[in-house]
Amino acid sequence: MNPETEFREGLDELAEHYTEVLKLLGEDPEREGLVKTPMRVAKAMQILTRGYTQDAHKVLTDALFEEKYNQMVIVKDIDFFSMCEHHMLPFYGKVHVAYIPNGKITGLSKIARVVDIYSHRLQVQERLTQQIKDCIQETLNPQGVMVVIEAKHMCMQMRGVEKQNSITTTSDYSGVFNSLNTRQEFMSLLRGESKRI
Ligand SMILES: Nc1nc2c(ncn2[C@@H]2O[C@H](COP(=O)(O)OP(=O)(O)OP(=O)(O)O)[C@@H](O)[C@H]2O)c(=O)[nH]1
Ligand SMILES: [Zn+2]
Repeated sequence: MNPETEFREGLDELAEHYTEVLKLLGEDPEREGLVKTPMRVAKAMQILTRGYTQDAHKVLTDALFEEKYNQMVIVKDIDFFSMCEHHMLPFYGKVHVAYIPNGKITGLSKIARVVDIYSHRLQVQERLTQQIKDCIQETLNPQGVMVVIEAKHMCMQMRGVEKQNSITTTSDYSGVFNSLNTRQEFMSLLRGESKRI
């Protein structure tokens, strides 16, 4: 695929704005190292927000398979990067997803693709967690789904309160995960040693 075709309308205008941003930050946008920077940043920002043009529900509905498996499916340690909507700085970490099917399963990679779509938007961690959970619940109609996200926020590391090591954990769940036992099964499988494989 030609990477140039991935970019959306408004790219040139976005780059022009970044030229102004560089000036306002006290830089000289004409100097050699910065000449291409506005367009580079515009492209980077379009990539980091590409999720606005992608349909996470469709990703799952296009890959549904009937299967009589009735136990927990866990996809853990899905790496993600997103940007907080308050400062437009990255937050990043891992997403863990569990669901118990109800006649239908989906391709495992599709769960990671859903994470990718919602994380490539301006987010707060809580909403990201909820949107992933809702998308899986609404498309697969499983017996239940649970999503846990562990993340570090650069707006808390590089500026503001400047805490380098704090990790924020969020979770959301539906259906059978309302039962403490089911949540505990997920959490204990999450803590299991996956480094062995
Ligand atoms: N709940 C939640 N808060 C977030 C997330 N990402 C960033 N924040 C917080 O959003 C808040 C915005 O608060 P404000 O007081 O409006 O902004 P601020 O003055 O820049 O805040 P400080 O970061 O404390 O300097 C901060 O407390 C951030 O830590 C997130 O994903 N979820
Ligand atoms: Zn922030």
